[in-house]
Amino acid sequence: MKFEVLTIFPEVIECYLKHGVVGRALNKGIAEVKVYNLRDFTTDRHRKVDDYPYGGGAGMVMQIEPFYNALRHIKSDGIPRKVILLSPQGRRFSQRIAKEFYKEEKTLTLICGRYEGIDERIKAFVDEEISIGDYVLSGGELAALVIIDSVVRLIPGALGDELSAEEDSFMKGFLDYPHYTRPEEFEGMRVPDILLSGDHKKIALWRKKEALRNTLKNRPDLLKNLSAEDMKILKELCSEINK
Ligand SMILES: NC(=O)c1ccc(N[C@@H]2CC[C@@H](O)C2)nc1
Repeated sequence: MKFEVLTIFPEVIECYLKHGVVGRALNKGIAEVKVYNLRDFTTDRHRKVDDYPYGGGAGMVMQIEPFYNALRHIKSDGIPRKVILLSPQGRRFSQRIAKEFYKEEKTLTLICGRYEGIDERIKAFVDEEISIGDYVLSGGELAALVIIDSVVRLIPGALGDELSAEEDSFMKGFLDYPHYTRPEEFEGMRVPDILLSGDHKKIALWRKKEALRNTLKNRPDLLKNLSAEDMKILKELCSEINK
């Protein structure tokens, strides 16, 4: 899986790519991220990327040319890619969209704006606009990293052997179950006995039940298309809660 990022702050992207799951995946060569500094695609000696807005108003607008020059340079290899603009106006990103991007196997070219935004004519070169949530950020870089991180985790081998993206409970559409590690007791709070039992079948059942409990409590909207088994556990849970 290949990613390309267009930004005026390449360091912001590069420093995140040095660590953890994404860092290891890049070192293993199962993913590749190329970061392009928009200022390298300017033509004036001040490497200007922004200008005053037509129509007046506060703030600056990013000029189209550096983006256009960068995209023309990148696209000259003729490889199919999906050009994504990060903005609050975009389609809401989700695990489902991460899977969609992964399955499409196209290079994802992520356009990160700053200031008040990018000249509207950028839309002529964008395939899709994506938002990671209903809030305004100072730049598209964090949103680009969210997409990179969530898609890289789906690549086989990215999470190491013992883990898998399928295990991510969000993959199954529920919230996660509680996690514990040593010490067995901390400030009077004990680890649930079931987790010390070594009975893997019972532990799996407990984890599913707790994932359903968390989902029922915090995101009941995710409780749809339940399997018969999950419905049975949910019913047990509800009767316990209503005791
Ligand atoms: N919710 C989001 O995904 C999101 C994306 C980008 C963003 N800010 C940039 C800065 C200027 C403009 O290009 C857009 N804010 C929020």
